[in-house]
Amino acid sequence: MNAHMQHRLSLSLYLNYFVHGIGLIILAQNMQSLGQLWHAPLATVSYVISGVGIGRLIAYLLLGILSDRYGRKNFVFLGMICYFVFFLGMLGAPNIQIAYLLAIIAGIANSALDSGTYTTFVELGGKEGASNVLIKAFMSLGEFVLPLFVASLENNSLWFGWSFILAASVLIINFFLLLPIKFPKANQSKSTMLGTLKFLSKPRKIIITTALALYGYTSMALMILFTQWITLYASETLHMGNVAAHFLLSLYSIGSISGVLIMFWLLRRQISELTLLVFFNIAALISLSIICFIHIAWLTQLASFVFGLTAASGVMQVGLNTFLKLYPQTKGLVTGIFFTFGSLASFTVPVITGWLSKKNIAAALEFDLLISCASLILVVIIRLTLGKQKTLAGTRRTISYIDKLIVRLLVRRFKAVDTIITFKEEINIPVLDSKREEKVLDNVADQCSNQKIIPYLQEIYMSIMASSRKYQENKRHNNK
Ligand SMILES: O=C(O)C(=O)C[C@]1(C(=O)O)C=C[C@@H](O)C=C1
Repeated sequence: MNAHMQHRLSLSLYLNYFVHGIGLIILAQNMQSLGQLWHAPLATVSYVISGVGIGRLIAYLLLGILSDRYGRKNFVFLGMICYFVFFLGMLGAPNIQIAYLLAIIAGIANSALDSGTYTTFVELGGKEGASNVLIKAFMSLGEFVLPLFVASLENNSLWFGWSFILAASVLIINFFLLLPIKFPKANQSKSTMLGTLKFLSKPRKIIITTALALYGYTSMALMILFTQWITLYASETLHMGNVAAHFLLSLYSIGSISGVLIMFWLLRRQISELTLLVFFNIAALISLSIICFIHIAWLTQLASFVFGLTAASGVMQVGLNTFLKLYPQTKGLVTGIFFTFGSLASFTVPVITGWLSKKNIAAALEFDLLISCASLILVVIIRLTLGKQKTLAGTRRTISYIDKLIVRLLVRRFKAVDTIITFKEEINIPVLDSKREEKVLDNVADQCSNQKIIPYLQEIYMSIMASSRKYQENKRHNNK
């Protein structure tokens, strides 16, 4: 696949996630208009929204497995078609039952897109980790643009349905853009962690796999809980005004988009994914603690921004990347498992926190602290169990660093040889000293802890000493 096609493919895949970002909140953003359309109260519209979660839950695993078998492209298209049906169908849904079915289809759309896209980015190779994180940026962009669009429709007394038509139109255009493009071969194992799994014992494998799946839950729960409760928490517990309370969520969103860009930048610099996960999760925990325990308005604002920057920076996608690299042969299945846990979070968090909020709203938000701690513990476990990730580029960085040290030492060695040559000139003895060279080679053998590489090291030393002799001869010659 040439670079131009690869770019086109990436762009179309991202465009889908812009639409998906819109899909995520379009029902919530139009609850009143939809209620009127279906002659139903708000509570019923809210119940329809839960259908999206059901759709995800039933579809993720199945579609993931199928995408390993039948190719990623089919599932990207399935996702686009399902979303298209959802957007247009919602405007014509005659009753709540059909609307609920359409919501389930939106959930299926989400699962199909994910099982076709995250896998494809890994299979495209290159800086795949960074690409998957950028998906989050396009989602956030959709979530950012839609409320503005809905508000401007409202302000101009235009039909609310235009936002649904907008999303459907982007899908049609993207459908034709994507149609001629070939996808990379599924489940090729390029850019995996070289043999990491082979070196892992069975218990370690089980620990990492469990921790990664659970991280699918906690990383999702961390974000959902915050976005659900922060506004109410700010107005009821912190006694902020209405605008200030809503503003916290905007700060979180701006933080999120900035965070994704920072994460993208760091990943392209080949910084270890797991190290980043640990640091981002520490920062998320600190900022959440500030929001929960230090009630100073500007600090709460700053902390909301930082929380978005860290908890919603694509850490979930980074977790999935690690998971995918561990199981390169079944990427679709892995994506399905990871996001099934994510869907469980979007299901259970509203229930648990709804119950907690009966006591007080602060208790609901404090539950996020617990989730944040769990997330941090999980990424630390993954980091420690997996050790340092081995990648081709990373290993080459290590070699470059070692070479830097070796060159420094060789410079010192040649300086010592400089001194030797002055002695040899004074007492007039030849450059070659075979006895000494034998001794040097013996020393090398004594100091080398790995028997197998002794002959290779001795060969290197013979070459070093040959150069050393040449250097001395030249120097002698020049001094004459
Ligand atoms: O020890 C010496 O006499 C040196 O000149 C240094 C050195 C070396 O590079 O180690 C180089 C040439 C000799 O044949 C033996 C050793």
